[in-house]
Amino acid sequence: MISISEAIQLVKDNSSPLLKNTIKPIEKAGGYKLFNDVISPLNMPPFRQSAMDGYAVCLHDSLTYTLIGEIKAGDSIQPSLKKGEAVRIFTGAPVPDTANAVMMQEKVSVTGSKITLESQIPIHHNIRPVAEQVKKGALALSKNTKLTPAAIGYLASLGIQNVTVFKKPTIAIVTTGNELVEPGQTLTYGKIYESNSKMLQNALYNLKFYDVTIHKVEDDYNKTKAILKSVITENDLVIISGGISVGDYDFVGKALEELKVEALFYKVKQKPGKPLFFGKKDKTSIFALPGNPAAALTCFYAYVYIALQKMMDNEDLELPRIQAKSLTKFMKNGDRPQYLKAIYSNGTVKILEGQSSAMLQTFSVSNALVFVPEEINKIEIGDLVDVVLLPV
Ligand SMILES: Nc1nc2c(c(=O)[nH]1)N[C@H]1C(S)=C(S)[C@@H](COP(=O)(O)OP(=O)(O)OC[C@H]3O[C@@H](n4cnc5c(N)ncnc54)[C@H](O)[C@@H]3O)O[C@H]1N2
Ligand code: MOO
Repeated sequence: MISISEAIQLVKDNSSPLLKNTIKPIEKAGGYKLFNDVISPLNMPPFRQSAMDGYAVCLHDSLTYTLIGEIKAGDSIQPSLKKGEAVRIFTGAPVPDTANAVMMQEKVSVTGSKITLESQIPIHHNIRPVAEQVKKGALALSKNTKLTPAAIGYLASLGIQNVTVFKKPTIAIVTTGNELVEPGQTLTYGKIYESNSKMLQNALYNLKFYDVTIHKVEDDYNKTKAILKSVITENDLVIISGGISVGDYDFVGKALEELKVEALFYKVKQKPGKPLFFGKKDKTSIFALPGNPAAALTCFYAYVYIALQKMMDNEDLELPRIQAKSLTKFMKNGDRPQYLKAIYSNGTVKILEGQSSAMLQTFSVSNALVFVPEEINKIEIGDLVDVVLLPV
C-alpha cells in the first residue's frame, strides 16, 4: 500500500499530453485549446466604423455644419463630404473616407439642415480605425490559447468557422457487478440501481470531457477480460468501477494482469478508496476505482482529475486547495488519511454526518472535501483544516 502523495506523483509521472488534434466547428470548440496559431483572414474592423450614434463631420473651424445625408449600420454608401459638411450616422455604420470625426448626438443641436456641435472635437474622435483589433495576415490567437466564450466570439467575428484544437481524450467507463440494475427496471431482492456510470459520466461532462462511452459487465472473468481488452485498445483513458477488491468475484485485477496492463499502483493508504488501481497499457491510462460510489467519486477527483489535466497539458493539475475554519468536530478512526464530504462557505467548512464510502447522500450536497492527514485524529471547532474545492 502506498501513500497518497506517492500515488499522486505516479499519476503525474505516468500521464502525458495527448498532443492529438481534431477540427471543430467553433460553436463546439469552447474549452478546447488551439493546436495552431490562428491568422486573421481579414482586417478587424474591416472598415472605419462609427463608435456612436451621431454625426460624422469633415472638420473645419466653425462648430456649425451642413447636413448632406445619412448612413445606417450595414449601408455601403460613400458620400463625399467637403469641409464643413456632416452626415447623420449610427453606431457600427461605415464612416466615409472624407469624414474625420464623429460627434455623439447628445452633444449636437439640429436646426433644419444645420447642426451645431457643443464643442470642438479632435480628429478621429469616435471612429474605430480599420484593423484596430487585428490586421489581415497577423496573428489573431496563438497556439495553446484556451477557447473561452470571448475567443469563440472573436473567431466568429473574423469569419472563422472551424478551428484545429488539441483533441480531448476518448474515455470509457466500465461498471462491474451482478447486483447492478438499470434505473427504470424493477428492483428485485439483492439488486441495486447502477449509479456510478452516470455519476462519473457527469463528472467528466462537468469538466468538458464529452467523448465518453459506458460499458457494463457482470461479475464474469472472461466477459470482464474481453470488455477491458476492447476498451483499452480503443480509448485514451479507461475508468473501471468496482470489482477491484479481494472478493472471489472481483475479476478486474486479474483481467488487467492477464491483459498485461502495467500496474503502477494498487491500494493507497486513504479513506475512502483504499483499493484504487492505476496502470498503463501502451498509451492508455487505466484507473480501477473502488465500486463504493463515494469512494469512486473521491478517487475521480483526487487522481483521475490529475491524469485528465495532464492529458490536456494544463498547468494546474490538482483541484484547488485552501485552508478553512472547521465549524464541526470530527474524530478519525484508524491511521488512514481521510477525505471528508463537506460544505465550504466563506472561509469556513462544515464536515457532514454520514461519511461512509457507500453513501452519496452527503456527497450530493457537498462542494468540498476536507483532507485529514494521517497524523491528525481529531478536529475541533475552529481548527484550520485543508479543504479541496470540488468543481461543482
Ligand atoms: N476483505 C475485504 N473486503 C473489502 C475490502 C478489503 O480491504 N478487504 N475493501 C473494502 C473497500 S474499502 C471497498 S471501497 C470495496 C471496494 O470493492 P470493489 O472495488 O471490488 O467494488 P465492488 O465490490 O464491486 O462494490 C463495492 C460496493 O459498491 C457498489 N457498487 C459497485 N458498482 C456500483 C455501481 N456501478 N453503481 C452503484 N453501486 C455500485 C456495490 O454494490 C458494493 O456495495 O471493497 C471493500 N471490501
Ligand atoms: O475504500 Mo473503501 O472506499 O474505504 O470503502
